[in-house]
Amino acid sequence: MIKQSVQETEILKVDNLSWHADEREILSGIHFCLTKGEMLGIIGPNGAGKSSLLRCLYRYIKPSSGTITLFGDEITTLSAKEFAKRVAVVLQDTPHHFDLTTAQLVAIGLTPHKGPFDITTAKDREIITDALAKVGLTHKAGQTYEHLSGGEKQRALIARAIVQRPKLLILDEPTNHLDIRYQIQILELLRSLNISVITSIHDLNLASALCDQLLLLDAGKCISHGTPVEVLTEQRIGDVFGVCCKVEPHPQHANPQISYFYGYSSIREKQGGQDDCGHKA
Ligand SMILES: Nc1ncnc2c1ncn2[C@@H]1O[C@H](COP(=O)(O)OP(=O)(O)OP(=O)(O)O)[C@@H](O)[C@H]1O
Repeated sequence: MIKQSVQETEILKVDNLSWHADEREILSGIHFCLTKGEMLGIIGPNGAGKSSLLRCLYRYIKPSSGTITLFGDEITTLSAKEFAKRVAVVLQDTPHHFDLTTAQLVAIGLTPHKGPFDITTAKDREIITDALAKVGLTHKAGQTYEHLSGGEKQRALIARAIVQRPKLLILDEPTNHLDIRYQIQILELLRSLNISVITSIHDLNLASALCDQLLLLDAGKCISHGTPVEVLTEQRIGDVFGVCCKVEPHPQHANPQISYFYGYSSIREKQGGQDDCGHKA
């Protein structure tokens, strides 16, 4: 049972989270909160710790210290079924599902809501059909999941997560295999679900356009956390990613729009990242 008093305000609270592997500190001192319907983007360079942070959140790895509270409950205290009712996860690398059709794969999302002897009802089929339509895969419902393209598989996994009806959706690089139309469509769909979403994302412009909050990681530490306007400054992007860029308000939504400059990354490296790339002159 979800604690009512907490439900109205805070979905997730991460407090002083750290994780060590092979005696190396991969994540340290991470704090953040997420409220209902908010979308948090985890950004940062390769190896920054984005996937590791998500793995802690969906209980794949156990933090070395700190707490993760979901609707007021420490996540380790929840049964697998209760956790699955609250949290759905969409990962880049998923196990093979050789014999399943796309619709059967999506139907797996119903599992936390079913008893061992429950049968699939007309209402269940409606939920599955609706989720397939939302991700643009109605025409692939009967096709073998393994025969879908990379982007179609990704959308099928998102449909499975929608069917699971979670309170919190965690995604690791959901736009990786998608063409630009589906990148935008899927992120807009995630926003429209009115659930809290945490997603790692490499494309800073997409993150800026669609996330309420961004958490910028570098070497396992939170470098900045706040709105896209607060986090995505030229100086910070230059320092963390080692690139030169210009940040301007996007003509439609006014959040930061980043234009990258080419031929400066080696200059930054030689100068210890201290130059301003010369593009302002
Ligand atoms: N199980 C593990 N054992 C040891 N080191 C690990 C383990 N998992 C991750 N790491 C290390 O932790 C660091 C962060 O990895 P992680 O995959 O979280 O980064 P990331 O930000 O998601 O990177 P990318 O953008 O490249 O996907 C890397 O240096 C990685 O090698």
